[in-house]
Amino acid sequence: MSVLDEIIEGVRADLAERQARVSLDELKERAARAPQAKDGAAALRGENVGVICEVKRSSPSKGALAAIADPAGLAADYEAGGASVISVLTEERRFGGSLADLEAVRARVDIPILRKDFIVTAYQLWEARAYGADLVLLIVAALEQEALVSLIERAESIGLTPLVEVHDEEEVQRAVDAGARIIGVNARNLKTLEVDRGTFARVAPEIPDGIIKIAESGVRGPHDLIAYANDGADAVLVGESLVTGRDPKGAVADLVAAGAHPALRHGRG
Ligand SMILES: O=C(O)c1ccccc1NCC(=O)[C@H](O)[C@H](O)COP(=O)(O)O
Repeated sequence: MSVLDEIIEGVRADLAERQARVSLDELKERAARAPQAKDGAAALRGENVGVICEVKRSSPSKGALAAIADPAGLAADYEAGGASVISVLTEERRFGGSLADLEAVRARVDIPILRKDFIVTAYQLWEARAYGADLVLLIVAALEQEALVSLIERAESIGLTPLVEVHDEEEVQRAVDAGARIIGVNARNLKTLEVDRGTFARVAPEIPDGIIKIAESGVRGPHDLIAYANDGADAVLVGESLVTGRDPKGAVADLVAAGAHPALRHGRG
């Protein structure tokens, strides 16, 4: 069984418990009371290279990264540093996240929030909206094509912006066929968990113009953002280097300043 299969097995077990506790109707009522969803695509389509900053306690590849007692405080630091979007990992078993983190972050920041999880059912989309997310991650490798199409449509119909994650050229084609408007290329191989920063340069040329391109994983500082931007990234998604550093707000500000460099505007389509 691959790491992704193992993660999804746990996600499905936790999901079944939540579904037994909270009905879909209750979730929908809660979603109706949530603040209106913010435009996730607009936040990532700016002139500058955007920075999506992640609240990430632990990971299958590295184990414990940071305790993050106050996820909302960390998110507020990211926002103050100039982040475009906050990514909140809500998967519990391997990443130490929760919907409570999402709710706390929503109460504190005004910029769009991505629910980063392993979404396999529409119920999780309603959870995302009910707890204040504006964007959701949909991982092509985790979904049959029919499910991918249906989750993209359902997400959009309830006001969520899907960020569709791919790892290779074949998955780009599936994402495009399914109607993705934002595609994230993850440099982390989900079988080996190795990060190969060259993945974006190989895969991104297959993404048609007009689709927002996100480079995910492996950003250690401004030099990696610049390299991804030169290969066509409209934004980068950063977790580990921010949560393990001493000054998350300063680190985000450095990335944002690099992403605002006028020279990068010429390198992006
Ligand atoms: O981070 C992992 O080990 C991991 C393993 C299996 C599936 C997903 C995983 N990470 C999720 C992410 O995509 C990253 O958290 C995100 O791109 C940020 O990456 P990084 O800056 O390298 O922490």
